[in-house]
Amino acid sequence: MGNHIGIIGSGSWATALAKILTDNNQHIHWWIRNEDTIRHMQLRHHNKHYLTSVYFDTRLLQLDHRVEEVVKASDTIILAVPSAFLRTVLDALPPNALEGKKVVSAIKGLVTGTNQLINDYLGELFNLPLERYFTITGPCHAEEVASEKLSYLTFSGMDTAETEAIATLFNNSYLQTIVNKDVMGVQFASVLKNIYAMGAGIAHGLEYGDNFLSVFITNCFREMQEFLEKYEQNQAGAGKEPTVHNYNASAYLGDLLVTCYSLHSRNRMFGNMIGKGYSVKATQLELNMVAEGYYASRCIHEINAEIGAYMPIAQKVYAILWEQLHTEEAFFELEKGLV
Ligand SMILES: NC(=O)c1ccc[n+]([C@@H]2O[C@H](COP(=O)([O-])OP(=O)(O)OC[C@H]3O[C@@H](n4cnc5c(N)ncnc54)[C@H](O)[C@@H]3O)[C@@H](O)[C@H]2O)c1
Ligand SMILES: O=P(O)(O)OC[C@H](O)CO
Repeated sequence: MGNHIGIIGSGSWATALAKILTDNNQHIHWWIRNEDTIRHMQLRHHNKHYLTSVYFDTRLLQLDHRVEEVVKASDTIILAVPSAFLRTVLDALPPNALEGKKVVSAIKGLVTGTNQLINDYLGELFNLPLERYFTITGPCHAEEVASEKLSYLTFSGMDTAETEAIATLFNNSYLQTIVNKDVMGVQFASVLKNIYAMGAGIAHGLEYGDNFLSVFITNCFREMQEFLEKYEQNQAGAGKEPTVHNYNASAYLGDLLVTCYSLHSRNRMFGNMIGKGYSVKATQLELNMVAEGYYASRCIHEINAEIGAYMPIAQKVYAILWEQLHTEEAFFELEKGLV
């Protein structure tokens, strides 16, 4: 029996994942919000808004603007919308919509409003068991997938054989896959690195140099670990077993580095504009793409109010973005505490 794969979303990442899968000759059901984008794709064979250089064999695509139809037709559903839109998109589905299906989250964010991990939200709303939930993380910019530059993605899931079966669908000459069981840890690593890339962008906008940036990122890496350890201590208190995290793996350190350094990074671009003195509103309008770190900084700020990890950098990024803290003063204070 063939795979019935559905992709939810039509931004850069959804388009990159659709390219990988169709390059591997997989048929996909693809939810695209805008009917005009669907018509364009059918006629001109590419997404007119994102990764426009990527052309598709449209015989492999089943396009639909009705999310419930795409979910119904698929047994493996890949979520690739920005976290801020996830609830609006999935709220249209009945509570049994994911019964018997596997869900793969490619989202690097938490559910806004509730600060939940995507699996916790899907468990609560659709009764999706953790065994049927998987994640795609790791350092990977959609733009480099578009130009077929060698990239590595990490697939995480509780069952190694099932996770490997999903990862295999993506393996090809320009895409290598890594598999682990660290579902919770890699999700938080993806969320946190977006906040730190915002910070790296702000530093760049404020004209700090490479020397400062390397120290800054080293401290971000330490904060990431401190957060996860505190989070797990909190969970252990609630009866959950702590997991071992391989912090030196590419889903942790690699993604932190690429997002802080790459000129493709939307989070870094966003931060850079803030550092140069643009307001959050002006930056959002100018960028016209989603920088997850903006929402993540608030989610993590709220979670950390409960768990109390020492994370001055994430705290300052939050205060700059959400409480109008003066960027230069915030970074001047940060300078003194870096190790
Ligand atoms: N772009 C990358 O290189 C990359 C890589 C790995 C992971 N991710 C993650 O993938 C997720 C999606 O990001 P992206 O890069 O595709 O975003 P994007 O900025 O490229 O696209 C934004 C998407 O949001 C959709 N959208 C806009 N308003 C909407 C609304 N009101 N309701 C529903 N959808 C709406 C747009 O149609 C578009 O599909 C994020 O969590 C991101 O962190 C992105
Ligand atoms: O462009 P960004 O900043 O959203 O980052 C994209 C990917 O997460 C990099 O791994």
